[in-house]
Amino acid sequence: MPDLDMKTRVLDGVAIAGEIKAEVAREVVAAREAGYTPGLAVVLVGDVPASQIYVRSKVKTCGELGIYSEMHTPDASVTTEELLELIASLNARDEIDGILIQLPLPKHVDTERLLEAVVPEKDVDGFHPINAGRLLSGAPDAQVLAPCTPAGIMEVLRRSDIPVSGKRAVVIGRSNIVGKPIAAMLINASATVTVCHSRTQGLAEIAREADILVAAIGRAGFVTPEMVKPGATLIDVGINRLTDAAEVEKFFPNNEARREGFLKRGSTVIGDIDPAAFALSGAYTPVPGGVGALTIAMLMSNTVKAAKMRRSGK
Ligand SMILES: Nc1nc2c(c(=O)[nH]1)N[C@@H](CN(C=O)c1ccc(C(=O)N[C@@H](CCC(=O)O)C(=O)O)cc1)CN2
Repeated sequence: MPDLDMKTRVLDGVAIAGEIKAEVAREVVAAREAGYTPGLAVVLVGDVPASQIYVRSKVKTCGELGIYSEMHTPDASVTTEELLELIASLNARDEIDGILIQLPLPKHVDTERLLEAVVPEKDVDGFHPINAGRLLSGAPDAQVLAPCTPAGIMEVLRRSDIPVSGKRAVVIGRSNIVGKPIAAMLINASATVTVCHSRTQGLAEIAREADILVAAIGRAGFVTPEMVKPGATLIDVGINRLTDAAEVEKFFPNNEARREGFLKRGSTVIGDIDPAAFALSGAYTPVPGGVGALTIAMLMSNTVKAAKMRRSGK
């Protein structure tokens, strides 16, 4: 029987990101006192509007925290070879501690080759196979550059005192950016983890076993109330844009604020979890304002970590 008196906690990603950024700012002060300024190079290819927004936000946050940053914005027609030359030059510069290649890249660019061209010690996105391998092998946190969104999820759980050890976690989604790394992190934190995806049979039944359910499948409202164990922690990684008024009404019935926002902007954002499922949960990350907010904070944290690790030879 569900506990009808159970209170649902909203896990405020913006507040947690604020705490992390304040900690990073203090570390930057310490780095400067020690004689160096952590530096991030951001590579943005072409003119994808969402990527432009994310990159602008990354550069702005660097400025706020005292991290040096520079942007490289080759045209969408750039070749893989030209990008490899750019990465090689950034790899070689001492004042650059982190290199970030904003994804997605244009179709003609060889994304794998580029991600592997970043030297692992400057791979602040944690996408290089060496860093993925370190994460998988359970190397200590302080020695791993881990992908930012999953690292942010672990911070949300830790800072919200949500126990992970011994719990059942289900991850829906198997991307290299979120699904696989968050599964590895949850295993490293001693959870029992199941990874589901679009071909999983009996997904609802598996999801209902989860104490911690991570939805990262990229489908609006995919996780319905029937898939949720009452009291579970729901982590919503999806960012999907609804542009159809009927869909907005379906997912946000009688929600005046959503309706108004939708009419003003012509769209509204929803995660991979149907908001109706949140009421059943013990705690959940909202969209927007949940996990997404952590991505940039963890990038800042990784940049300072990379700067420290490189200088200490780790
Ligand atoms: N090189 C990388 N590319 C991409 C990454 C990444 O981590 N590294 N992740 C995403 C995009 N991304 C950062 O780059 C990112 C996504 C979402 C947010 C965020 O703050 N989301 C808000 C909602 C925003 C909205 O309303 O659209 C939230 O969830 O509250 C920040 C960064 C793909 N590419």
